[in-house]
Amino acid sequence: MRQAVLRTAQEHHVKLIIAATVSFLLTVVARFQKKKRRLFPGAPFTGLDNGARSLVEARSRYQTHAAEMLIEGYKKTNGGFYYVPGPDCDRLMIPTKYLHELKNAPEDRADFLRSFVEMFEGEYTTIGKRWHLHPRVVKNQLNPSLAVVLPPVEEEIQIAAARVIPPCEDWTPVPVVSTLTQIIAQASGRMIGGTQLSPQRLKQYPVWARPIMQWVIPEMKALRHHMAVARKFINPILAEREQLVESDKKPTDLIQMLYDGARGRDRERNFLAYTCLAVSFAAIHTSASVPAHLIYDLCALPEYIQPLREEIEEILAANNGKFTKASLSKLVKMDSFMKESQRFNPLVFMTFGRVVSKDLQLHDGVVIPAGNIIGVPSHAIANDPSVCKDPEHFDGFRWIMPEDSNPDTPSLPSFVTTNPHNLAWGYGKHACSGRFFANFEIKMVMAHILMNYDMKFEEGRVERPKNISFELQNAPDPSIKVLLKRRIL
Ligand code: HEM
Repeated sequence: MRQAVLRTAQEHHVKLIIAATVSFLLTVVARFQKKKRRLFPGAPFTGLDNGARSLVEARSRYQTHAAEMLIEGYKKTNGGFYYVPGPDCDRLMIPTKYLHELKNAPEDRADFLRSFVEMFEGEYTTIGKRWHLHPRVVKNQLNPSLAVVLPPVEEEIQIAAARVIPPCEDWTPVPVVSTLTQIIAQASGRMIGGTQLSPQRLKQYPVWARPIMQWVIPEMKALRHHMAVARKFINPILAEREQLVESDKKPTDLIQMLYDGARGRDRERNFLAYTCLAVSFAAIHTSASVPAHLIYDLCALPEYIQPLREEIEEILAANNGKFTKASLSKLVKMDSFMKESQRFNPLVFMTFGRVVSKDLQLHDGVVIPAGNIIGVPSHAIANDPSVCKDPEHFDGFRWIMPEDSNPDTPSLPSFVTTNPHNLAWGYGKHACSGRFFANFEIKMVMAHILMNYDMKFEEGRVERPKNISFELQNAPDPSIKVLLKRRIL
């Protein structure tokens, strides 16, 4: 018996060594190919500190200083072409004047999903792999159904908040990020079902070690567990939906929309369960981070609390105390505050990531060589003084259209606007299709919190907590608690 166990352990070690050797060799080949990649002529590398830092140092600095490096390159090139070096690849930033022609470039030239796979370690996490059904269904089925989808989501927000926020009879410390993540997860679950994925731990290992570490690190084990759980819960629901016929009253939820929108192999239950998980990944931590940022902003700038509350009261009073898609759209102060907060606290510092698969010739003859990963420095652009006056200053209501503006005044961007200067959601055919749902969901969560609780930082804190960033991703500090106290209405 002991011998059999030893033999199994030895076999396991041999397999790991073979896997390590193969992945090491593959990485060497990949690196060699990378070296052969043709660079865009004349585009400087950012983050080299005028030659004081080597390219290798700059690549590793990217993990913690990507935002700074992107802003530096944007300023130095005046919004031109430049490379931001990273440990896995050097990304080519492109000027916004090319976005219009690139936004609908065919996938076989500018591949969106390949850039996603690369960013989220999709080879191991599966993020970005076979991701074709849900972007289409969110855009074509979920978005037109929001008026029906939102009221149950509002109800779920209230149930979730009652479950996760303590009674707060007196000032009570509440962990902001985890509380909001639970509320958003439950509210989004009303729309889809699902749980979360986390690739970050894997990124901390060198590329050659990832094929092995995927089997070792707890987050990846949790990911495989989430997939199994998703299948366990969603497959029986799908089995029921398969029995529904056209004449039956079909539920207005994402599972149904995915099932109806799927063709051929995409109708397989396991694939649909996986797709629900993909939507959870796209929808939960992303949307939960926004109200967390907003609460940190409100505690740091409490003068915004009263005007936001008054606006919510007015809208609710005119709608029997309930929100609708139309009434939520009237929360213009909240919308502007959210947009301003996002300008300082984006989810990612770069969007419009694409892998250029074939040489791409642009209207002025400029050619982006195949093999480059391109993107736009969305955060640097949002903070460019020619895009946003006095960008250092947080002005929560700067995005509200003045009441006396005449019809010819160009309208200001709203939270969900995408255009070449407002790129937090990406741009073009792959811009976030869930942003309309996220926008309404976040407004309902914020309205619930603002109407029911007073808030302030814990004793001793006056400044807003600094964000935590890793490579291109940026998140609110999850260790912070704020004090909440139930309002007596
Ligand atoms: C505040 C919350 C959210 C933020 C900040 C956000 C941000 C983004 C960004 C930056 C992209 C990539 C665009 C690019 O780089 O070009 C994206 C894509 C996407 N997002 Fe969101 N997202 C949020 C919420 C959601 C929600 C709630 C859903 C689903 C209901 C969703 C579904 C998607 C999908 C399906 C894509 C891929 C679109 C495509 O491939 O065509 N997102 N999102």
